[in-house]
Amino acid sequence: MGPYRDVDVVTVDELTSSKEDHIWRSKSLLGLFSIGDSLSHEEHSEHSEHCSEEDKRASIVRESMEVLRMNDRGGYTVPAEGLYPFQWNWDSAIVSAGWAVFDEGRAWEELETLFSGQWEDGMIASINFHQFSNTYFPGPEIWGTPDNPSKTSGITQPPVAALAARFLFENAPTPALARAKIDALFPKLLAWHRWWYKARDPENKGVVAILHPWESGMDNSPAWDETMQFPVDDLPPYERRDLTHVDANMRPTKDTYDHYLTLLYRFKKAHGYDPEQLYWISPFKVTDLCTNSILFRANRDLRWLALQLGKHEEVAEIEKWLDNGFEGFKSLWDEEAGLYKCQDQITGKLADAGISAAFLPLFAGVASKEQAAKLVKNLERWLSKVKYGVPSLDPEDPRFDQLQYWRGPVWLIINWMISNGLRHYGYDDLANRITEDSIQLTNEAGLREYFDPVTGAGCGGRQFSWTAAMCLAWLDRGAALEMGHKMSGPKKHLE
Ligand SMILES: O=C(O)[C@@H](CO)O[C@H]1O[C@H](CO)[C@@H](O)[C@H](O)[C@H]1O
Repeated sequence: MGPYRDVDVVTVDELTSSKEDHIWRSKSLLGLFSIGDSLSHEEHSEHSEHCSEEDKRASIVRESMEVLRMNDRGGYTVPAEGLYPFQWNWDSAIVSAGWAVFDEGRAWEELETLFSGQWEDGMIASINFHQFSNTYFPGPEIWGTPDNPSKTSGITQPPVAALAARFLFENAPTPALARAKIDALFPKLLAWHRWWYKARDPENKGVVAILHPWESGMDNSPAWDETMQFPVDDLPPYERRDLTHVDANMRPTKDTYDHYLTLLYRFKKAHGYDPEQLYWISPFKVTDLCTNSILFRANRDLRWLALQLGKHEEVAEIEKWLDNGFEGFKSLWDEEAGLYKCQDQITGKLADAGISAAFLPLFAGVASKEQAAKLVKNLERWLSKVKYGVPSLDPEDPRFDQLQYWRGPVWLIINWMISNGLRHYGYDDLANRITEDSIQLTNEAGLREYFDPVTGAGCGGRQFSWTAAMCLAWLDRGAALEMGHKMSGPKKHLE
């Protein structure tokens, strides 16, 4: 038993709701995406003074469903037409929860297709290349992973899949189908989590390393500014495609891309993406808060699934990861700043930037009540400086840029995770502020990739799948279920 199980940690005494899942289960029985985070449809009706707001949300729900259908490429969903034409890892896991609200079979299929690209060693790559497209760089021809042609990228992304699998399983209108699906998926999820520890924590720190900023999903974060100072290699000439879809002032610079590609080519050329070597040779090796918080939370959900399936040995294995993870997180706490920080594993230094992932240990359930109180103080300060939360960087950081990728703007998926975490720790008012901001942003700017925290303007890609999924599974879950119900006839109501 890890010491955190009987000390003053919110996960233990406040998230407990059932005997079999006594440690890790979340407060609500509804599962992750809906844990008291959204006002139900009825609450919306009661609280909404303006009918037009309700009509607006109904049209956003319709549009969200249309966006998922439009971005559906047959078994998987692209994040956005043109800009991201393949299957991305954490996008797809989040998107499966959106599908689940109105098409149960399609939701499972999203995860199955994602896992169809699983490497022999267990890794799920950041991108699956199912069909040819020349609208994105770097594509399969550049990655050149051992498969020929390259079926996936050679690196990974935050492990959201177990969270999504639990959500689908726990809220399944057809339990028998869900049981069959989860029986098949569980060993694959477990293999991926095992891969994380074997490939990315061979030194038993309890927390895992990422070896490329793309692995964090927060690619251009100032948290990587110092760790990306390594010299770039001579690179073959290349042509970026992102700038044909999105303004250059919203995207990473050429210098940043040179660093991204230096890592890619080093991983490919010298080591054929062999994870056992990559960990030791990468000039970029960071303990990322986003990845580790999601992994910790995903381990809780994987443990819950293991309990449902009666897999007791696996439960013990996962609990060990949780125990070690709890210890590992301690090295990421900056007491003076009252924030969690990413850590350079090469120098041991904590990153100087306060980023939105600093609040994700609340989502993981790994912060103590005292740490949570300090995080909340910081978050309140951040929110007092912008109109819409949560900015991806402390607005008082001189590097704050309201439009630049992961250097200021708001992402809905991060808002969901932060508000979900806040609720677990009893900060409902603050969670409501974030939910309300997210509703306003989508009301005003639609289903954009991300949003300007100062003006509320939409940025990056349009008709973006994970933003649509967040409306369906989080912000408008009640209305979406009702609409889905009308479309497909009676099925078990999830709330
Ligand atoms: O910018 C890019 O080319 C890719 C690189 O993986 O990254 C962005 O788009 C992905 C697809 O939506 C997201 O998964 C990432 O979080 C986001 O940063």
